[in-house]
Amino acid sequence: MGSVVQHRSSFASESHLTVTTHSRVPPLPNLSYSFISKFRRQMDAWILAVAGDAGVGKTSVVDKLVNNCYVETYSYGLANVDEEARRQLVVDNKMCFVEILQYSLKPVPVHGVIERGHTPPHPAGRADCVQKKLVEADAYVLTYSITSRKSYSRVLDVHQDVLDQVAASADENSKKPFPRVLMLVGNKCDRGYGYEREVSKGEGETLARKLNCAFYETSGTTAQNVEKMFTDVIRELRKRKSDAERRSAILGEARSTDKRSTGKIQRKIKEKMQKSECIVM
Ligand SMILES: Nc1nc2c(ncn2[C@@H]2O[C@H](COP(=O)(O)OP(=O)(O)OP(=O)(O)O)[C@@H](O)[C@H]2O)c(=O)[nH]1
Repeated sequence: MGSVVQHRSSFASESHLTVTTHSRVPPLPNLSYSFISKFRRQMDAWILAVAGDAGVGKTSVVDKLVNNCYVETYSYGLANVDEEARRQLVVDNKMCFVEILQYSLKPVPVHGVIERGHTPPHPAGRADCVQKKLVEADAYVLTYSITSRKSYSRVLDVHQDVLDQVAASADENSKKPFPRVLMLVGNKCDRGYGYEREVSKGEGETLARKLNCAFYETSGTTAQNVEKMFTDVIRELRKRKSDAERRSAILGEARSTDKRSTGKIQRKIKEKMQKSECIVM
């Protein structure tokens, strides 16, 4: 085995996220999506979907996470890694697999023209793949830009769109043993100090309360709060998973105790029956 090199996060205030690289150790095999999908409930592997209006900075936010703390980059060979990234991260000294996909609402054409700079719609086959993963995602990072009121006003539409897709999916993997994690993100906060800010921090907090989720203002340019936000998502997912496991263990125990007591009761009933039979004889 080669030596293990540990890199602390470049952000002093966000030092809880450590990345480990193994020099001279061949990269892990490129686990197929179906493998991850099948076993991720047993593994510490998560699918995160960064969703929001076009141009809010989804790619930049994901890139910041990836460039500051990635070990290996895998691509499915289906798409551009900008849109899908799979990473190994160490959060709280524990390794996890994270797959991040991006999802935007279809841009609304204005006078029949789609605004420049928007990602073109996915080709048909790709769209199905993105949709399949979207409904399987464990967490949704709903993103708007603090410099665009329009993107803020579309957050609820994005959320509803995701919920509709999940509800419409008959896929087994879309059924979760615990609730999905939701995170609200107001991106481009590096531009929040002057006239460019169109959405106040208070409005973000209000929306987060409405959605009952945590809220961060991030910057895909300076990386402010990016690691912190993703780390919080992973921590919350782990917490929900362990809570659900504990709950099902308690439930299983309660069921078996019940069975035992039912057995006891049944034995007692049998004994009583036999005794009474004797009396009758
Ligand atoms: N100042 C600033 N600019 C940003 C930030 N994040 C993204 N941008 C810029 O905003 C533009 C759109 O960013 P992208 O990351 O491509 O946004 P996206 O949401 O992935 O866009 P689509 O792929 O079209 O949905 C680019 O010009 C980025 O450089 C940020 O935090 N601060």
